[in-house]
Amino acid sequence: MIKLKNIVKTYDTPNGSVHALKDINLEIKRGEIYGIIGLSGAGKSTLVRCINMLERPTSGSVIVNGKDLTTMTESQLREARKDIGMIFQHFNLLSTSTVYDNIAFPLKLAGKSKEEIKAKVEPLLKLVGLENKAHQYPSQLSGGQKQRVGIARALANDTKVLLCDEATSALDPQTTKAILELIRDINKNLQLTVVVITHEMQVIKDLCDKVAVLDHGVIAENGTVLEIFTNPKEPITKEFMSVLSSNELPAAYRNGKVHKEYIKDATMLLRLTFIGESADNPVIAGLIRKFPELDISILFGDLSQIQMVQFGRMIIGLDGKEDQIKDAIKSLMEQDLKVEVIGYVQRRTHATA
Ligand SMILES: Nc1ncnc2c1ncn2[C@@H]1O[C@H](COP(=O)(O)OP(=O)(O)OP(=O)(O)O)[C@@H](O)[C@H]1O
Repeated sequence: MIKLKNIVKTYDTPNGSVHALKDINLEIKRGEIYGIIGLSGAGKSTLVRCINMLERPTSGSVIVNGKDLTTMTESQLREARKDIGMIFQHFNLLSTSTVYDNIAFPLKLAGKSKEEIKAKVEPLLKLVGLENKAHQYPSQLSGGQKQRVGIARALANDTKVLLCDEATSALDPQTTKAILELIRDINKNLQLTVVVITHEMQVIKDLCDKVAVLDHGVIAENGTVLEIFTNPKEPITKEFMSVLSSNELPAAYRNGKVHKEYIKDATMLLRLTFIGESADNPVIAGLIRKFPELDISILFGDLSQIQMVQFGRMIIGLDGKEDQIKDAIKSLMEQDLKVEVIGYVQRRTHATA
């Protein structure tokens, strides 16, 4: 559905050239929800704006629905852009127009009649759950309702691709969840291809099928969300993952120096990742039975689903003799789960607030 081939975008500024995108290659299939995650300045907005040619790439081609947008004239581009809707962090609604007129706006631009507009806008209002708000103005709506208007407007031209540029970054967690659910439903029901730009791994986890990690204008790694979450390879990806799990450890273990080598009276921390059926295995019970002299404590546990596959994460602490700890790790590694040694941490008995 979307093919980005060798996309380069360089901005020439008075202070020199900024290489925002350096040879990006990406393929997004029809009906996929594809996340692009990166830190501030990584090039996310530039990349998403290249997909609808709000930014013209310096070189490379952008192919959407089989058509190369980079070779089009302005009028061909205006036509092709009808297939591509976009929603924004700050909604970008017309403040002096009602909800109805905001959604009708792209249809008016396309020269549709009043009747045609009504036939489109009314079902869209229903789709986003705003039937009762048609005659209100954006200032009378909550953030989540404003984004619903943004979504309905983006879909008005029978859009095939929806671009979401930090679409939930201005919303509270509960509203974010509802908007992500709405996008998922629309994706399923309308077979819409969705590109999601975000700096939050949680959004990727809750919404996307695939993800590309953008770092300084290049794709550091990409794959299915399950692959990337269960086996992140690049340091930047691991950094994003650690933000998700930064509060995993109890306070007494946080901020302590992590030693790679055994130290006496310290706790060995292990991160265990269970995927699929292995999430149901009584791994810890087995470990306690096998190593009764070890002190085994569960410091963090979380079970969720990614793309309908069970995904469990756990941090355990092992206290005991070095050779027994090593045997326990070996025994865990022989099982159907991923074992990551965090290191030895001295528990802070007098944790400060
Ligand atoms: N119009 C522009 N002129 C000059 N430089 C630009 C322009 N737009 C973006 N840049 C630069 O290109 C790089 C990528 O910016 P971009 O906005 O795409 O990143 P981003 O990942 O979306 O960041 P953020 O999350 O902060 O918006 C940055 O160094 C930015 O300063």
